[in-house]
Amino acid sequence: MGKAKGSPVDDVKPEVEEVEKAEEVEEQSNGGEVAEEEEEKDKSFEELGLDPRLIRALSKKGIEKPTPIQQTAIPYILEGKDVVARAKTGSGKTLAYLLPLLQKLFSDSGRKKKPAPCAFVLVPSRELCQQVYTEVSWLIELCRVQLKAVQLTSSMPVSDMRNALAGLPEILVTTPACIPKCFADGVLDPAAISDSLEILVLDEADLLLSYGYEDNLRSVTSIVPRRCQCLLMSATTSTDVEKLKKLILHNPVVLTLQEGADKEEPVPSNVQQFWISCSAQDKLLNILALLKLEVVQKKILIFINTIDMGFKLKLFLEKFGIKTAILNGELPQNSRLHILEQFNAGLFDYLIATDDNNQTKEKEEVKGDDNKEGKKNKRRFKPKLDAEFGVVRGIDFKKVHTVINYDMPQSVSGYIHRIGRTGRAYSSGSSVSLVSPDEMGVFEEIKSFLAGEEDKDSDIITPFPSLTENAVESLRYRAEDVAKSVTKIAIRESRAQDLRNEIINSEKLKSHFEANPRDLDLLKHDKLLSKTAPSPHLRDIPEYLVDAKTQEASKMVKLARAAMGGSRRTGGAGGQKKKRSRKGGDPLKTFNANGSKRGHGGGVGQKKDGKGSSDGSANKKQKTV
Ligand SMILES: Nc1ncnc2c1ncn2[C@@H]1O[C@H](COP(=O)(O)OP(=O)(O)OP(=O)(O)O)[C@@H](O)[C@H]1O
Repeated sequence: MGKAKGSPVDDVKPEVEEVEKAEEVEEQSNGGEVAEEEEEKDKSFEELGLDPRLIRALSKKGIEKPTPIQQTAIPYILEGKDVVARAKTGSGKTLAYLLPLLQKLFSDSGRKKKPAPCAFVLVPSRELCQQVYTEVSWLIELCRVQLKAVQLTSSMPVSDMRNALAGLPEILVTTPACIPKCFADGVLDPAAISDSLEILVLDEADLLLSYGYEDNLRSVTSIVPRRCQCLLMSATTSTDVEKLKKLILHNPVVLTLQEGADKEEPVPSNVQQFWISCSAQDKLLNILALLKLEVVQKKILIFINTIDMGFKLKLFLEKFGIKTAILNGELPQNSRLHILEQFNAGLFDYLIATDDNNQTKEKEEVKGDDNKEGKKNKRRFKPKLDAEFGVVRGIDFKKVHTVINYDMPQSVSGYIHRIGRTGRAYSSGSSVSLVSPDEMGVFEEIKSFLAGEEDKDSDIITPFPSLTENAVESLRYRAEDVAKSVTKIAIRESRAQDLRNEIINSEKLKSHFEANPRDLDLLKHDKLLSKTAPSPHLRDIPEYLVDAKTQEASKMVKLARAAMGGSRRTGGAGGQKKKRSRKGGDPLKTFNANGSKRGHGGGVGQKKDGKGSSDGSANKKQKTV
């Protein structure tokens, strides 16, 4: 969500650098419309023609100014155009379509209800379904209009689906897989949809096909009436987006948000990207050093590629008194939502997440195929991964300061989506990738993609500066000793236990969420966090073991944290010093932080003078839009 009123973001002074405008129509598609170049001036929500009720609602949520993609897309959508909008992660695409969508429905509110929803928002995962539903619900509530939104997912019992649709909602948020299921169960009537449907949104369009929804989407498109306005939102370009564009849209306006003067920057440049070279075996040691010596800023999202690795890491870190929670596609949906909400609410600082389902499934299968132990595990747990699970893509994790790639993602787009979980809204963040020799291939691919064709030598992902080899080595003995104690059996048991607990919880959570959708306090996920006290020699690392440079870096991170009011504060995020001044920094707006060369002795997540800069509070050079 946006900042509260009077947040540091509102105080920052305009910087000399110009905000790059969202570039107007990039290309003409199938005879699509070409927009006129507009003069480069930031527009307010009023100037975009938004209804005052929406503007008031946004203001109550502390959202005062439209982001570039919102400035560009909203007028076209209000005009009734089909739109393809591509803008980087965290740039505010959800409101870019929800605001005009709601405004269009405002004029119908109060009229006779239609037999089927007139707006469909299709997203690739349940997590996103929940997120978009929450967003649209608060807007409706704050605008006090007679509109109703519901969310449906494939796992819902038919009776629940019927109940949800009984109130004749105008807006349906769902996944593509759910719609054919609704047809088959007689919950939705294709003919009624053809009559009612006015707006169809495909959110995270770059992922819809990769999640295997092509057939589902075809069955939806066959009933989409010609008059229906179609919107396609995406963070990256891909052949899938092109395919969808041809499948569903009519002469769309294609908007590409280009923030750099001449090249696209898929990762917000207010995210500092680092890497550490280490062997696969030394990854545990390195992540221990990062977390235990506190040289990276909390909250921290750690990505691993397999569920077992997640549990191994969790058990390993627990022995050092570092408590983590786990999020993966094996957990029941209610538990996942609860963990996400708790993490977003700041109830814990470290979350270990697997990538989206496809990747995890592949890995688990590969592992099971050539590993008897793996096969045994699979039989025992029968892990059923949720086909609609998607942690990485599009989920708006709140105030994540650091993303750690414990395992490297398998593709460039995987990397972009992972890193996009930090540096969202007006915050800044950093990422640290642990790269083993086996992963150098994909790492090089990512680096050259980020650097772009003309700028191959530019160093976008730089060596992590705040951890010396000595500091890492000082922990080696302890790390190796503890790693040995985290056996396959311990991992298997922990995973099975976790799953059992969550299945039991899930039922309680279900009724709880129904009764109190916003209440987070019924069930704490304490069981995810071990109650076994770590032994003191592992919990407390003696100061003499850590060299002066790393100690200094850690001190800086703590100072920055204190300046932000600690991680549990609901206010600012960030606290990073920018690596270099660049146009097109913030995904929501361009800003130019006051950054000199980073890294000498200072920890990641603070200014060189030691004063923390919380997402703009100390960063007086941030540009206001
Ligand atoms: N105009 C605005 N001002 C301040 N905050 C905003 C504004 N618009 C959106 N936000 C906030 O920015 C965050 C990111 O928005 P959103 O999730 O829509 O990004 P996105 O572009 O869809 O990212 P992704 O591609 O990862 O899904 C959200 O917390 C949202 O509430």
